[in-house]
This record gives sequence, structure tokens and C-alpha cells, in this order.
Amino acid sequence: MSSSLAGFRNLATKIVCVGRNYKDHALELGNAIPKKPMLFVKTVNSFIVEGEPIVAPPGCQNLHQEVELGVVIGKRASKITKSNAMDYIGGYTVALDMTARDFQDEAKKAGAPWFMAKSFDGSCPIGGFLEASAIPDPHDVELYCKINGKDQQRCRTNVMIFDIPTLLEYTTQFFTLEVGDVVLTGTPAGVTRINPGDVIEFGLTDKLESKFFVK
Ligand SMILES: O=C([O-])CC(=O)C(=O)O
Ligand SMILES: [Mg+2]
Repeated sequence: MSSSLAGFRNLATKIVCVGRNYKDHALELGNAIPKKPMLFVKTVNSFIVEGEPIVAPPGCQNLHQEVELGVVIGKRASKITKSNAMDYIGGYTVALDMTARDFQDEAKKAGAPWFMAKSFDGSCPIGGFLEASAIPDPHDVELYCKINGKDQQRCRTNVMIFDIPTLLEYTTQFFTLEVGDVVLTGTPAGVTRINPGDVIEFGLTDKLESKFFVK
């Protein structure tokens, strides 16, 4: 855990997020299963760390949590292939892709971008860092999210629609990933409305755990 990448939040230039990468989540919101990875981006201003509160953006009436496994890039990656994609991973984290669902619904209807729904300040509460060697197989870990002590999301990563090498190959055909950038690999089912006063604990079973409060 002594890697300099533990400070990845200060190195990151962007957070690339994958949407609808778990079938049960795509279906719970009535969306189609994607045929290719669906990407969007959060700016680095969306990061918050433990001790900072989760706050809904102005006007949002339906803030949702989405727990996601984050891949932290360890080596600049441009147009890489699946075969060596894992070599570009410096480590892993777990984050919440906080989503103003009402803003997103409005954007979907208007065919407008999701920026307001996904990248407002504080929309990416982020946990600790694990070096890549601590997770030999990132497709065999359990993601979880508890709200007020009760399980809300719990899922093994082996059911991702597009695996991590596929996501990195696809992403880097279009966007260079810099050291410290985070790729959030999508959320499983169980997203729900978050309210002031809630306590959200999330992580990777037996490996990472974070706790945030909602203001
Ligand atoms: O907002 C959504 O439902 C898409 C998304 O981020 C995810 O699937 O993780
Ligand atoms: Mg998400």
C-alpha cells in the first residue's frame, strides 16, 4: 500500500464512467442492455473523501448512490489492446457515482448530456487505494453498499457485461488515460433515493471500506 499512486486523486485528470455495465441495473431503470461500452465523464472536482459530506446539487429531488469498482491507471494508456490492458492498472478503488436521477431523467427526455446529473461538485465520493497486486482478479471481488447499516447493493464483479480489459481497450481508442485517472466500471442493481442524515458505507468485501454522511 506504499505506492505513490495512493495519492491518485491529486494526479487524476478525469474520471471515466461506464454506464449500464451490469444487466440488473440497466433493467431496474428500464434501459436497454448496451452492445458496446457506454461512457461519460466526471471532472476531478467531483471527488470528495471521507469526512466531507455528500450534498445534493441545488434543485435535485432524487439523489441516487451507485457503488462502483474503480480502476486507477498506473501508466499512460492510449490505444492499448485487451491483451496487455491489465499492465496499465496501478490499483483499485471504490467510489459512488452519485447521480441526480431527476436531472438525468430530464436530460434523457431532452436528448441532452448527463453532465448536470453526474458531475456536480461532490458527485464522486471515493474510497481508499489498493495496489493492483492486492486484487489478482478484479472480476472476482464483491462490491457492496450499505445505507444506514442495511445492505442496499451487493454483487460480485464477475457479472460485468464488459470486462476491464475490454473497457480499457475501448476507452483508450478515443481517450488517453493518464496516471491517476479513474475508470468507474458501472453499478449493479440497488440504486435508490438518498436522504439527508443517511450514512453510506461501501467497499469491496474484506478489502476496502469507506463511510460517508449525507448532509
Ligand atoms: O446512470 C446510470 O444508470 C448509468 C450508470 O452510471 C451506471 O450504470 O453505472
Ligand atoms: Mg454509474
